[in-house]
Amino acid sequence: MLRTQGLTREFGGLTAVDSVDFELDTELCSLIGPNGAGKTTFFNLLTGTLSPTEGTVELQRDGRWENITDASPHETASKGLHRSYQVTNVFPNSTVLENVRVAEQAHSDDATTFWRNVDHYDEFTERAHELLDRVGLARRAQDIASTLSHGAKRKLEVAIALAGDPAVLLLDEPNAGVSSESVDEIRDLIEAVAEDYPVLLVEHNMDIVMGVSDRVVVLHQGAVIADGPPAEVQANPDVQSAYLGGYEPGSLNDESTAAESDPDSGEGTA
Ligand SMILES: Nc1ncnc2c1ncn2[C@@H]1O[C@H](COP(=O)(O)OP(=O)(O)OP(=O)(O)O)[C@@H](O)[C@H]1O
Repeated sequence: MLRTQGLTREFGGLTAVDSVDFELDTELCSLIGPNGAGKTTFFNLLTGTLSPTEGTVELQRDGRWENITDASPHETASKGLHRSYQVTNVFPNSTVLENVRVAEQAHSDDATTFWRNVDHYDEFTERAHELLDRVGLARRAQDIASTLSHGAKRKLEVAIALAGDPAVLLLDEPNAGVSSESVDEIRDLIEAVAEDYPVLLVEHNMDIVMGVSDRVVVLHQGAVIADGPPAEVQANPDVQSAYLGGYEPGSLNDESTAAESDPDSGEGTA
């Protein structure tokens, strides 16, 4: 689905991502590592936000591999690599429904033909409702996006990413800023979208990572130090000393999940 070979990014004398060979299959794979390990830089290299110093990024769609190393973020998205959160544009003054409908329309092959879009308006609207239902926001469809809680905004960002019919979904800290009460909803959402799309997840909440992932890849100082099923990675002594020292399932102490008040969005995920 997605693969990198020798992917490297240097900033001056610092190698932020160091010769990473990685391949994502039809699975939910989490990328973890301590602060500064290179996770965000790796995502930025995948999406074209940053250019690599060396190495390649390839995306598979309809059985065909395409080299997207030098593609812009817009190009990588149009080729099917969608990232929630950091590059998603939520229009704050539009309704929740309108945000998803516009994303549908932008993705449509007919996007350049205004009148045909008018013909398809009902179709886009219907599909937008389906996606909102899927992420647990059906009842918020007519609300203005800026009024959503952090947790509900994360859901909207995922719905917008799904509107692009992704080949691969990159989920970038979907729990950032989300209150502890909404963490289970976001976890359910991650699991729900992973049923239909290959997902690469960056997430600091280890209960979520260890609970939902098929596979966990650990970055340390830009390099992959472990790659395998959650239980195996969790037991890896190198990972314990580099990152997971002291982590026990259920002993959640991630600051991002308790950072802000996040009134319940009122719905679970589909
Ligand atoms: N634009 C930049 N210029 C110089 N150094 C950078 C730049 N972006 C990242 N770095 C450095 O590259 C390294 C990797 O950073 P990166 O943000 O990718 O790590 P991370 O694993 O995402 O960390 P966190 O979990 O804190 O988000 C860090 O040492 C960081 O200071």
